[in-house]
Amino acid sequence: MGKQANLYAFPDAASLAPALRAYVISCQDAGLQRHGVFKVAVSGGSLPKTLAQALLAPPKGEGDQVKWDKWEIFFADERAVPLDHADSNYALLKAELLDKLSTDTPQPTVHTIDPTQLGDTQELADQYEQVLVRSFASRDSVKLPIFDLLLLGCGPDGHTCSLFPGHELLRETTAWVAPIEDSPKPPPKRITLTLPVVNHAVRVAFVATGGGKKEIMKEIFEQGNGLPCALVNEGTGDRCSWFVDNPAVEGVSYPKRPFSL
Ligand SMILES: O=C1O[C@H](COP(=O)(O)O)[C@@H](O)[C@H](O)[C@H]1O
Repeated sequence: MGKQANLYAFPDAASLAPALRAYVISCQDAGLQRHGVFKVAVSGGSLPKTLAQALLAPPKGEGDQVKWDKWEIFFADERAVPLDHADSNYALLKAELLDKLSTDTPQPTVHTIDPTQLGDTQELADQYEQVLVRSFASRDSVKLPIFDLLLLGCGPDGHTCSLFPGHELLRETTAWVAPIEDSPKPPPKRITLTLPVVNHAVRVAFVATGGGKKEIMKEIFEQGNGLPCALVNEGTGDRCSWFVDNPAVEGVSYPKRPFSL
């Protein structure tokens, strides 16, 4: 059997946060070494809060620095709503994290969707794909963008990004960014990175917390069942790491590793 996803379990979100921070910083430093910037895509949902807990903590030394000005932040998925709407993943990240960076911190570059294109979800996706094309242009010969890190959530149905169980979007092979107009979780109109782009990232980290996730975690890690999160596990192997709390993996039969870089 090939290498498998790493599952790191912690008593609670507070003890998960320092490990997530160390992991993100190691991905950041590897990205900076490779090409001088850190290209990361983030999700909405419960992720930004935990991410903020991890990244806004005071640094513990020279090797523990978040180099915000070197970050290019993209969205793993986004809802087709204005950027200040309560459903916007950008608005959530801004409220939880970006607005809390001190004003003397050099700011990251944040790539939002184009809010003038909300009426046409295909156009919204195409324009966001062009944002990626421009950003990854120096690696023009590649057929897919290679993110340094994707920070993903896992919905209670096993969805990740806006890739939902059984949806035809899971069969997308050419687009980098795709529209979805029938998301089973509201709001229905969204855009999402496609599965080939997700699976092509250098590293993928999932964050899942709370007992509400334990049934789906059992299914993802024990059966797979073609669930989107399981497809990412299968597509990325040990490039994929899960940061979870104990309630989220109670009763899950899968080896949990002590966290180390
Ligand atoms: O709709 C979405 O849900 C997923 C999972 O959210 P969570 O609250 O269960 O963590 C999220 O990752 C995605 O970005 C979002 O659009």
